[in-house]
Amino acid sequence: MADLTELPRRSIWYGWGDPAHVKPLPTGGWPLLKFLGRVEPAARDTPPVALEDVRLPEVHLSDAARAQLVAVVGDEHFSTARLDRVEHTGGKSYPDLYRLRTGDGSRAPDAVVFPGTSQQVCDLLAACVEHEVAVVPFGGGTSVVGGVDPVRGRFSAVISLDLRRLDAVVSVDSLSQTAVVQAGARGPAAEAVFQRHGLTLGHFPQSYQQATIGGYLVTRSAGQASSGYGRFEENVVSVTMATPTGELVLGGRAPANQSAAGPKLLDVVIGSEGLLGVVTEATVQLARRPQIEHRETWALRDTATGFAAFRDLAQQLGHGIMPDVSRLSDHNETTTVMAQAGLPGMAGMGLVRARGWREPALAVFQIEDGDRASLRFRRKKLASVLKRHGAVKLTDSIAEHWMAGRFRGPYQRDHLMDRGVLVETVETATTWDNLEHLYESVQSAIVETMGRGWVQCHVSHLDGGGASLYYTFMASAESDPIAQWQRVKTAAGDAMIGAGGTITHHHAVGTDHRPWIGEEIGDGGIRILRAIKAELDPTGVLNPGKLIPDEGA
Ligand SMILES: Cc1cc2nc3c(=O)[nH]c(=O)nc-3n(C[C@H](O)[C@H](O)[C@H](O)COP(=O)(O)OP(=O)(O)OC[C@H]3O[C@@H](n4cnc5c(N)ncnc54)[C@H](O)[C@@H]3O)c2cc1C
Repeated sequence: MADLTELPRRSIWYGWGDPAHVKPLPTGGWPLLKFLGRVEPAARDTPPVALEDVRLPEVHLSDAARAQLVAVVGDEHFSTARLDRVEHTGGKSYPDLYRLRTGDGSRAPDAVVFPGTSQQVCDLLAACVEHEVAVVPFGGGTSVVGGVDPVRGRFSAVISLDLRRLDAVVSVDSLSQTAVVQAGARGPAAEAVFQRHGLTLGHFPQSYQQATIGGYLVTRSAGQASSGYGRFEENVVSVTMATPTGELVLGGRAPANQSAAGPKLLDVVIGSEGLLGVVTEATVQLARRPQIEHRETWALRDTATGFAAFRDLAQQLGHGIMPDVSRLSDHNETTTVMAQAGLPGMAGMGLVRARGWREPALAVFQIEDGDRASLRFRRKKLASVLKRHGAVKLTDSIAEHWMAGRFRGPYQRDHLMDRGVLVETVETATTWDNLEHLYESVQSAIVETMGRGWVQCHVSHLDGGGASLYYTFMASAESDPIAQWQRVKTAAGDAMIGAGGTITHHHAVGTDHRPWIGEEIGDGGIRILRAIKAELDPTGVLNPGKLIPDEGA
């Protein structure tokens, strides 16, 4: 069984997690990138500047505001220290990291505040309203859409409100299989408690080791095992949220989907990205922890055949039988995953090439179960659908290798950035009938705007209606990498919306996707969001510049 309780240190300010874990690309990685992707490392390494060399703006907090914030949390939990301000300057997107690595800390918050109770969060919000200070809730800081950017908006100062002290699993109810968890708990820490009760949350996004319960909830996160356990939001039973107009408690009298008492108000909080309030606590639905984890590797003739096979898996096997993790790589990502898997990957590639498949698509699965007979049944069902699409079974060690390294990807990005490579991900989703069209549209948009570079994609998070597409692209950084990034990001976003997809499947909206949100939810949707915001946060101190477009925009 995989160890899902490993809790590395909080991310270093210029990259991911513990920098001691950054590893170079495996043997053959660079030649492959250069040959296939035409991605050249920079002539010289491009390491991050020293912390002392990050340029920070002056602190603009008034003495009165500072005094009131300190009065709420105490001196030791209020900080204007360099490291704290730098660590809260942004999330973990490419531009966030590039700016800091090159010494640009101009977006840093004026101060960072670490509340220890829900009441303190309420009091901090009241103080910020009184002194006209913007507030940016900060969970694990893993946003890749500008969600934790300390945007001041119309306010002269901004604080980052870091929830790390609210990290307890308050209680576990083994009968209902639910737990009450504080919002700042990171995934592995909460999971360690659940596992002691023989339970699991089943929520394992790639950012799992850093992201928090509150962050998952307000960004509508999806974990790698979403086909089995559902998205995070499907397992939210109740939420406590501090708002500038008081505390709000929603849900909790019945399981997540078993109340018909009017509109589902919980959904207003889920996905609210810190614009309506600060989630301090949530009750989440857990599941019995499986005793068996079984992994399988298959290959399909090409990506389109893979799409059809995955559609049948979702529609014919359905929830409970379909593998809990189901991931289909397009032919470019197949090349990468096979290369990283070493000898078994090379052998697998040889086998499919021998069949004349020029652009095979790799499928990896994990089935989690508590019972051998049930596992056998599910494997048989999986094989029968895949075989109908002409799939060939490869050694399971390729899937094992992928699963073992699934939380290591962000470390590889740090290595690539050290070598002057622009690397970023974008994601979308659509219905099955539109999947191939969307796949090709976004792929072409990235390729055309990126120029020389590499783009790969996978399908995951499937259900009967459709699936998500997740692209990774890499290119040698140009002289202005942020402009280069913006060019590709804009083209990809336009292509997603133009081809009928959503602007985000699980990364949320933040600042980066805000230009497209109106096209996705329409004027009516924007009006509703503005009305709810006006009710809960009338002065607009919470997370300005995110999710909801400004009036008149
Ligand atoms: C390498 C990498 C891999 C990723 N993989 C995945 C993945 O597999 N699946 C996935 O869904 N996402 C993924 N993400 C995106 C990101 O991890 C998720 O959006 C995650 O849910 C954010 O959680 P967080 O605690 O880090 O939130 P933060 O980044 O701290 O905050 C995100 C947003 O939520 C707000 N916020 C945070 N906490 C609260 C709170 N308690 N109350 C109110 N507002 C709050 C912030 O203001 C911000 O707008 C990945 C990101 C990275 C960098």
